[in-house]
Amino acid sequence: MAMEDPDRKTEVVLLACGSFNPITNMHLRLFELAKDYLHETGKYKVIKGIISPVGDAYKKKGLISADHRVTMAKLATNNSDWVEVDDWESSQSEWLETVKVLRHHHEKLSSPDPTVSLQNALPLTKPGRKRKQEPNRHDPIKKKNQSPDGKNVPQVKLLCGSDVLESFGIPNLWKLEDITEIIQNYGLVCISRAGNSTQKFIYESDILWKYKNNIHLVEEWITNDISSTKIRRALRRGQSIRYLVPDVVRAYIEKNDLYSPESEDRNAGVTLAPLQKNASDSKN
Ligand SMILES: Nc1ncnc2c1ncn2[C@@H]1O[C@H](COP(=O)(O)OP(=O)(O)OP(=O)(O)O)[C@@H](O)[C@H]1O
Ligand SMILES: NC(=O)c1ccc[n+]([C@@H]2O[C@H](COP(=O)(O)O)[C@@H](O)[C@H]2O)c1
Ligand SMILES: [Zn+2]
Repeated sequence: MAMEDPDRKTEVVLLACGSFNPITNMHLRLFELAKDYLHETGKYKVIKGIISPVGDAYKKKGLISADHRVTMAKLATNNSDWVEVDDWESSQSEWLETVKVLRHHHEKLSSPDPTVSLQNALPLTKPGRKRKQEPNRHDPIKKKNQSPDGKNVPQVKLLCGSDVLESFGIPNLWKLEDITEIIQNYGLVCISRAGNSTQKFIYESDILWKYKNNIHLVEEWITNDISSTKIRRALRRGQSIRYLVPDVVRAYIEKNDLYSPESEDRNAGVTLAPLQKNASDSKN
């Protein structure tokens, strides 16, 4: 079996969590940048990217319905052969901590259900592969990233921008135990600008410093300042968003008239779910 090959690369699934309100070309670029970076290390093989739009219960100001955000993300990734959209997170009735979304996807990939781990299982069962001819040479050694049936389970890594990493420092937004589990058990691939303060942020945090080997900082040399906030602003002002989001997304936004001054007022004055949750937790 291939898993004992010392040159075998660790398979990685990249999970991006966020509002995607709406998805932009920059969000799609994050995946390409992260994949190139991980492949250049020579140690990883990125087999899949997952976009997980946050549910409506997140209560971020201006957040339009998850149905529309998921549909737009699906339209945007229709022509990608490796990035897909998953609506499990957004179909939960409550807001979910990001670590729970990572756990869900890890469990899904570890599931013995062959339709779930198809991508992982296929090369091992293909007949006529060279490695299959020496079945006795290696005894299966159980590794921590193996599923109960002995298959190698890809690692799920959280893909984010440096703003998310730096938001770890905002009081009550993230639990320390969640940050620890994310970087210790999964790992982070963080896209940042050259010369920005992300390295310093890691240096100044004891917990991030401790697990810094599991934080991959990817420098974005071809900088791109598109953000969903700017897209919504342009739309409110009747300005063009062409070439900033995929054309199918632009058409969908226009057809459904998704962003307006009214939509921007959604959740105005409502506390963001994690802040609400963590503030009430710390009182108990
Ligand atoms: N220009 C960028 N560079 C690096 N990461 C980015 C960039 N834009 C978005 N991201 C990342 O994309 C993910 C999803 O972010 P999000 O949905 O908040 O999009 P956004 O464009 O930042 O939207 P908003 O302007 O509403 O905050 C996050 O991990 C965020 O850090
Ligand atoms: N404690 C947590 O797990 C926590 C806190 C804040 C945001 N998040 C997530 O980070 C992402 C941030 O998205 P936005 O940048 O659009 O707000 C969302 O997916 C959100 O669920 C998670
Ligand atoms: Zn953002």
